[in-house]
Amino acid sequence: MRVFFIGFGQAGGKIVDMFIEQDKKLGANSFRGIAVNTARTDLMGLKNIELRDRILIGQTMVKGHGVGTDNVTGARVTADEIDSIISAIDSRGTHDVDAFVIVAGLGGGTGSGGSPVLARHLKRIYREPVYALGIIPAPEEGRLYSYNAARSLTTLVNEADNTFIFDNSAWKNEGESVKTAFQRLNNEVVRRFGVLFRAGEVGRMGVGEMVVDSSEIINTLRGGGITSVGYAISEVQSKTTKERKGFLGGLKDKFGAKREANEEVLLGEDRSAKIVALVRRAMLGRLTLPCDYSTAERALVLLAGPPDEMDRKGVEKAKSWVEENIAGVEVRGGDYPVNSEYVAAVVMLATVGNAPRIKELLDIAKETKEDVIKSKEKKTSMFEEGIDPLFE
Ligand SMILES: Nc1nc2c(ncn2[C@@H]2O[C@H](COP(=O)(O)OP(=O)(O)OP(=O)(O)O)[C@@H](O)[C@H]2O)c(=O)[nH]1
Repeated sequence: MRVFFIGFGQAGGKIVDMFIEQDKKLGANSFRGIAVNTARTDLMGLKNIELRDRILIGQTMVKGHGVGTDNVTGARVTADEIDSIISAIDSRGTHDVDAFVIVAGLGGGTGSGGSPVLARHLKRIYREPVYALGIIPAPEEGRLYSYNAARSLTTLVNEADNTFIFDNSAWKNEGESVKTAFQRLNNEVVRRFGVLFRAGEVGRMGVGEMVVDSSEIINTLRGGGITSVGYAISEVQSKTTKERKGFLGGLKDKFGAKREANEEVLLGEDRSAKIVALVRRAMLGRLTLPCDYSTAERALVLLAGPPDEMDRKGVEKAKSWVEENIAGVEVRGGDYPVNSEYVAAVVMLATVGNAPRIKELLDIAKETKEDVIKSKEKKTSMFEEGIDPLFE
């Protein structure tokens, strides 16, 4: 799938920068990306997005200093400067793009407010689907972040064709602060969505046994709403293992991630059963948004790994297992070969009906709104009565 990423705000910019880094390393050329921000320093910190593709907006209003977690200003600035954002996207070339993906932290100001505005305009202008990948804040970040995220998400689900969610609080470790976890969390995001969004692209290793075309991803996402993604990997144990480097394993090595406890060694025989087990682990393990998977309306099962580890029967069985476990009956799937020491399974659970974290976020937002109204009513001032100001 050819994806045009727009990283909006600080989190969005950093994550898109990593998608582009991954793409460059693989020599894949599947991803294109720009970063949009109201803060100059955030844009300067990027490494892989070309300078001309880093778009600073809102200069007259916030002078390059960001919108300070005010997403209403983020939305306003974006609406005011939508033409320059669209022309930057156009100048990068869109004729061969399969989808747009806007990436943003929904708890802040710029990305949170700007993403729904951009989604609306992209949808108006282009025929290709527009997705969002929204990072939701951990409750410990404070009520303002949850309130922002709830407002942004409520708007996004009506503007974007589908919204993938990554929940910071589900991914940070016990006792770890969200901020120190960012690099690791971003790596988790890019690993999962990199495998998913690269599906259907013909790599150096040729095409898969059961090719997943970008239209299968698009059809799976057609119902809108929010989507969660599961992921699991298995190390390949074969004589050629040592010679394999690259995509899945390479990324893992690069970020020095420890081998996950539940990884298993895939031994050539009984591949089909092992693929089913891998897909089960992907769906039953930690999802990007923890949710009740049985409420998903559609799903996509994707396997990526060395060609001799792929197995048509295994993919079929895994699809049936997923179908038995979700609400809907539409389950698509397939595989694609990559040069790697790992086999990766991705399960995309589309249009999820029940996710406790989203409910919690919306509840916090409702309470916050009520409290803001109450505190405005209660507000007292020492300078209310008696003396008239010089002018009104
Ligand atoms: N996963 C992840 N989350 C991040 C990262 N940076 C910020 N966040 C989260 O994103 C939210 C804040 O969004 P930012 O992207 O920093 O804000 P912004 O869009 O730049 O908006 P302003 O700074 O207010 O102008 C918070 O909930 C943070 O926890 C990151 O690198 N990775």
